[in-house]
Amino acid sequence: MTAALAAESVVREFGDGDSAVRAVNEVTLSISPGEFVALVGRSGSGKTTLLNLLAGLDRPSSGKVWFEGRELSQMPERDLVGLRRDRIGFVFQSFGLIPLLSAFENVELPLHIAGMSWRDRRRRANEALDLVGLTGRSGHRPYELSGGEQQRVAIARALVADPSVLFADEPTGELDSVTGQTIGGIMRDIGASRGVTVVTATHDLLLADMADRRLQMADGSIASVDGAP
Ligand SMILES: Nc1ncnc2c1ncn2[C@@H]1O[C@H](COP(=O)(O)OP(=O)(O)OP(=O)(O)O)[C@@H](O)[C@H]1O
Repeated sequence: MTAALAAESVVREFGDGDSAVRAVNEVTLSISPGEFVALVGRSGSGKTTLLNLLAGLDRPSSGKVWFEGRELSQMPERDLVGLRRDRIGFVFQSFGLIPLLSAFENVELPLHIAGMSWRDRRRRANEALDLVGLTGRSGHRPYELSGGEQQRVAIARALVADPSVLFADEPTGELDSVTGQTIGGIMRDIGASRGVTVVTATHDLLLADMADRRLQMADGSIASVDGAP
């Protein structure tokens, strides 16, 4: 079976000379389709940098990254943009919703940009909002929603184009622990029911505990792995 994501001897350095920082250091990994993986580790250990490399948002200094069997490091930027639009969903700590748009409008925006018809947009946005349990809140703007509800809108937006991989960078970082667990549960359940691979970088041990596998990072490397592949 082709891995959803794979990396071989991936290195990412920032700067050069004396000020060079090796944020990711010789990482090799393989993540199966539908797996839920958490990158954990201290601040500065390289979680976000690795997440960005796996998502094709950044390119390695050396080494290779594969997304569903396609090698990303040599892929032209135009193809990477298409891949990110069609195959990948992103969720961030700060939700990233557009304040003037309702929850529904935030969720259907990526489909609008992709040129989908209004009928299909409406159906898919409503389905995505149902999936995260926000059916009754679709007309609300972000400031009328709690932090947890805003993150649910962000998850619905990330899933509306039916991606195969969801990347979440500190998705519970601005939430209390109970709300964080609800969000973690939604990510896990949606991943399992729709076969979406989920990769999250997190300091939240409760969220990490929900993952199938935890990759513990230290100084840019994977120091240990906990959980079955
Ligand atoms: N664009 C950049 N330019 C220079 N150094 C960078 C850049 N991005 C990250 N770094 C450095 O790379 C290292 C790893 O950073 P990264 O953000 O990946 O860690 P992290 O584990 O996600 O940290 P946190 O948990 O605080 O978000 C850090 O030393 C950081 O300062």
